Amino acid sequence: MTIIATGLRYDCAGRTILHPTTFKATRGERVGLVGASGSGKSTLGHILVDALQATGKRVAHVPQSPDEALDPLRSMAFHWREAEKALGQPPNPLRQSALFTALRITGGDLRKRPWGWSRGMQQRFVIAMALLGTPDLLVMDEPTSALDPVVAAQTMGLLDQTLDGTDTALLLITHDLGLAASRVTRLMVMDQGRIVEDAPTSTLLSAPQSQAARALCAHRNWLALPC
Ligand SMILES: Nc1ncnc2c1ncn2[C@@H]1O[C@H](COP(=O)(O)OP(=O)(O)OP(=O)(O)O)[C@@H](O)[C@H]1O
Repeated sequence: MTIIATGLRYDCAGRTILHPTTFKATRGERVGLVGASGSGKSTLGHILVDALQATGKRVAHVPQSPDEALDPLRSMAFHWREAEKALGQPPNPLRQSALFTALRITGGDLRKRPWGWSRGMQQRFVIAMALLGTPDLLVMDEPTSALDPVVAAQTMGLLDQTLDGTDTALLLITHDLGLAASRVTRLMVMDQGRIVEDAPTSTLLSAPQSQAARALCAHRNWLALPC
C-alpha cells in the first residue's frame, strides 16, 4: 500500500508555516525529512499524522523526548495498558514480549514510573508503544536527540531491526543529516516551509541540488558520528 497525503498546509497568525505539500511513501519505505531548525519539519510531521488519521490510516508518532509521551506520575504498566486501550486491543502478552525483546527492554520493571528506567529504555518503550498497533507509518521527530550518541545509535539500530521485514513505513524527522543518511533510503529536504528536494539518499548526498541540501551536506563532520 502506498501512503499518500495531499494538500498538507499550515497557516498561523497570518503566516504560512507549511506551504501546500504532498507526502508519499511506499510500504515499508524509510524516508528522512531533514532541514534547518525552524524550516517546518515538525509542523509537517504533525499535519501529516492528523491528515492520515482522518483517512483511517494507522499512523503513530514518536516525539523528541520520552517526557512528551510518559506521565511521570504513572507506572510503565499503566502507559502500556493505556496504549492498548487507545488502540482497542485486549492485553496481548505475546505481542508485548515480542516488542520488548526486539527493543531490549525486557529488563525494565513495569511497576516503576518512568524515572525508574534509563532515558534510552524510556524512549525504546515509547517506540514499542508506537509499534503496538502495527502502524502503516511511524513518524519519529528527532527521536534520539534526548539521548547520548552511543545510546542514540543503539536505539536506531534496534529500531532498524524491529522494522525489518514489516510493512511499516518510517518518516524520520531530524536536522541531523548524519543520523538520517545511514537510516533511510530517501531524503526530503525542507526549507522555509517547503520541500525543496526529494531524492534517493545516495543521490542527494553525492549531488545535492538545492541550496538547503548543499548547506546540510557541507557540514561533513556528521560522517564521524556513530549514528
Ligand atoms: N503554533 C505556532 N505558532 C507560531 N509559530 C509557529 C507555530 N508552530 C510553528 N511555528 C513556527 O513555524 C516554524 C517551523 O517550526 P517547526 O517546529 O515545524 O520547525 P522545525 O524544522 O521542526 O524546527 P526544529 O528542527 O528546531 O524542531 C518556526 O519558525 C516556528 O517558530
